[in-house]
Amino acid sequence: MGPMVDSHLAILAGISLSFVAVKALRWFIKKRQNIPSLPPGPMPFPLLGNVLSIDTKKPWLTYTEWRAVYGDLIFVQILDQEVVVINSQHIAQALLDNRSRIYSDRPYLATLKPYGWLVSFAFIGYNDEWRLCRRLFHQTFRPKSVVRFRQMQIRRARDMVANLVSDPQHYHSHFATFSSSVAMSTVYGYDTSTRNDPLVEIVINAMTGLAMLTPERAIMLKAFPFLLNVPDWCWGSSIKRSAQASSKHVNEMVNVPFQHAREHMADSSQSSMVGENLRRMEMQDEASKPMFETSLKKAATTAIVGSYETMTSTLMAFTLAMVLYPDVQKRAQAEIDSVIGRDRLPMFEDRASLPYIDAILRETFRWAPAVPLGVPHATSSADLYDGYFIPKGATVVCNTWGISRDEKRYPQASHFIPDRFIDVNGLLTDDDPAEYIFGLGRRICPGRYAADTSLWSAIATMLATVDISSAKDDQGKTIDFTAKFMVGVVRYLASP
Ligand code: HEM
Repeated sequence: MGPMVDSHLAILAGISLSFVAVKALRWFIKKRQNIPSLPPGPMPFPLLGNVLSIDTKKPWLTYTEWRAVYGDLIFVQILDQEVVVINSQHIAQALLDNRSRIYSDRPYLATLKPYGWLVSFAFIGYNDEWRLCRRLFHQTFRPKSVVRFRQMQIRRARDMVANLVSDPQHYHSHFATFSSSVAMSTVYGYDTSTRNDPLVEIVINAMTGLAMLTPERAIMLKAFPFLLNVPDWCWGSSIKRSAQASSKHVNEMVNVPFQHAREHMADSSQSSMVGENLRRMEMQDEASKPMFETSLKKAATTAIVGSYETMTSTLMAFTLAMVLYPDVQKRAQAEIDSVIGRDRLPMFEDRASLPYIDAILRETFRWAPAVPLGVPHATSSADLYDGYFIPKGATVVCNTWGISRDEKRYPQASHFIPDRFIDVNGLLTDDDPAEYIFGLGRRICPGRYAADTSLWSAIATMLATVDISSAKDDQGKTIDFTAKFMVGVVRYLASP
């Protein structure tokens, strides 16, 4: 045993020494070439980098803590990946917005292709295919276009409240139904049934696969790509099997609703992204149709995937806030009562007269940002910012959580205080978290206008019609609960 341990130690020592030597050499070359230093950050360990110091489930917490030590721009090494973390809106704007030519790529993730997720243009590189998908998406979801969805959003919000009243226990499911029904309608012109809709089931099945895109799996597949080819009986074949299952579900999500929209194009009175573009496609020459159709499918799928968890998570956070802060709820209801009365329900025309409802929406965005680290960007060339060197191919992460919990900007940041967005005249302030919770630059969430109006209609309709409070036991006593959040790309409150 002795010599074997010795040889392992010798190998480890050798690897560590070569790592230090490579680092020292790179540092020396940079010095010689007068290349400026990387942004500050914690000292990396050989091979592992900083991975052991990061809360891998909630990395935004670690990055937020590190801000106090290293500042608003941090360099982190995660295994062989160079990661630049942005901890302030100012730097996010300076890099992701103002230098978007450099900061609009996405990092390579070894799980995307085998798990079927390259169908989402949110994950693909900054290339011509992305441009076409994004253009198709934008035509339907730009501010002027989303106005036509308003009546449908209000209708869906009222359906959701009807579900909440008849079956309050399953509020998570009603929020999910609301989110997917709005998306299915805008994208495919498809009217979902209020419960157990077959197309929504297909989306839910595919979304389970999205949760499998964990960093651990990506690292395993990057290091051992042969795991995708091992026989079923072999150790490690679970990755291959989960990838096959995920691809199958994603394929269904891409094709089944699309086919439905194609078949019902003629009889659908609703305008939708797929319907309109299929009509446009009929006028195109045969050669360009296949590429157009593939991009349209990707744009459609990404809209469904992009809305489902983010919207549901935001509605869950709003509900939690109303339970924990009953005074906020009462004040919002009083605003609705005084502006609209009790004879009718809120409409978009009332929005400007209901600033406190908008302040609640802003505070929900800030208090519980659905995507706490955004979706990572990547640099397509090296850059120099504020004297620091940002390497080509670095992953760039905007720590939305850190920005939204900055005590200097938001005193008592962990508390839900909508008043922070209301000025002395009772009007909304200039600070709108929508300017950072949807990401920045050319990859900024293109569904943000639809998200804003969907969420407003849901929140305003709920506040006008129901009281949100903790569940009670048979004796009418409040049942204690601890809010638990599930984490992944999207952070969301676990349903009971
Ligand atoms: C509260 C709701 C939502 C939040 C918090 C949210 C947040 C985000 C974030 C942070 C990104 C990454 C931006 C970046 O890379 O800088 C993103 C991308 C995206 N979102 Fe949203 N989103 C929401 C709702 C929606 C909705 C309703 C849709 C569709 C109608 C949508 C469609 C997309 C798409 C297509 C992308 C990919 C953009 C690209 O890579 O070019 N999102 N979203």
